[in-house]
Amino acid sequence: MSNSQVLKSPTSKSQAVLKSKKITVDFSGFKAINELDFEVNRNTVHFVIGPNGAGKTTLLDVICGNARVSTGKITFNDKHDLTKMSENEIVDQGISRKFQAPSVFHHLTVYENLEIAMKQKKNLFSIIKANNNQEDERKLEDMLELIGLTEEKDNLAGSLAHGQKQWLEIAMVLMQEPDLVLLDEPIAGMSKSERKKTGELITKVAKERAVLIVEHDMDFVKDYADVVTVMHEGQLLFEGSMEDVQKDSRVREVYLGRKVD
Ligand SMILES: Nc1ncnc2c1ncn2[C@@H]1O[C@H](COP(=O)(O)OP(=O)(O)OP(=O)(O)O)[C@@H](O)[C@H]1O
Repeated sequence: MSNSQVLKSPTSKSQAVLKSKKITVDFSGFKAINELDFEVNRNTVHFVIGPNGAGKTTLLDVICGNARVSTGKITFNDKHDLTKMSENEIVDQGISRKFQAPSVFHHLTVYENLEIAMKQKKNLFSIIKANNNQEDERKLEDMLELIGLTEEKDNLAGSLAHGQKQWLEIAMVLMQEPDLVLLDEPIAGMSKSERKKTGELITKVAKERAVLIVEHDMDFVKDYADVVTVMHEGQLLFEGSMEDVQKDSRVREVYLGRKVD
């Protein structure tokens, strides 16, 4: 499909935080991503959907430096070419990823988990050294409030419910102050009420940064998406609002028709 055929969302006029140009990821001759042009705008909840094997996870992998493109370029904040940077350099530039399984420090409290994430942003030495200053304390308290875990702050992270662990990990990602947050199926294994809270959290997060989410749950995408990109066989099949995505006959044929009807 040519780019001119790709429908643009109403938010496409706002500034792009990430732009990929004709990226290809080649695994021994198999193109998991094939000449993909893709953009993510600021202050946007942007979902990537598509059938199994479409290349969604690989897309997140190349953005965070976990996989390499064979051709193409990914520009971040209009200046950095991510394809030439290490994973750590990419985090330093402002891209943080939360993987599907929560990986919080179970033997530390909720508060201590956030402290570690905050201090990693500053430098590793300060993890063991300095006390928090007032501004740090405020940041930590604000973050606890954002994720609804103020009352659990002195509890061990290992004692939290599954959804709470996921919110804590999202908060740890946010303590890095990224411009772009990458999430892999953030509501997997969550109850209905946890899903709702997660959607509301993501909406709040996107007020200050871009959030790019790989997701299979179409109800969740419908409720919280600003923009939806549909991938198929490593390429962009369609992009737009969820309403437009659902109407598109090609999307229904390769994906949605089988998922929801
Ligand atoms: N390291 C690798 N080596 C070889 N092939 C790979 C590798 N990683 C992914 N692939 C293949 O690339 C294709 C895209 O995989 P990817 O995981 O990105 O798809 P996906 O859209 O995330 O799928 P799912 O929804 O099932 O997670 C798949 O066919 C997969 O088998």
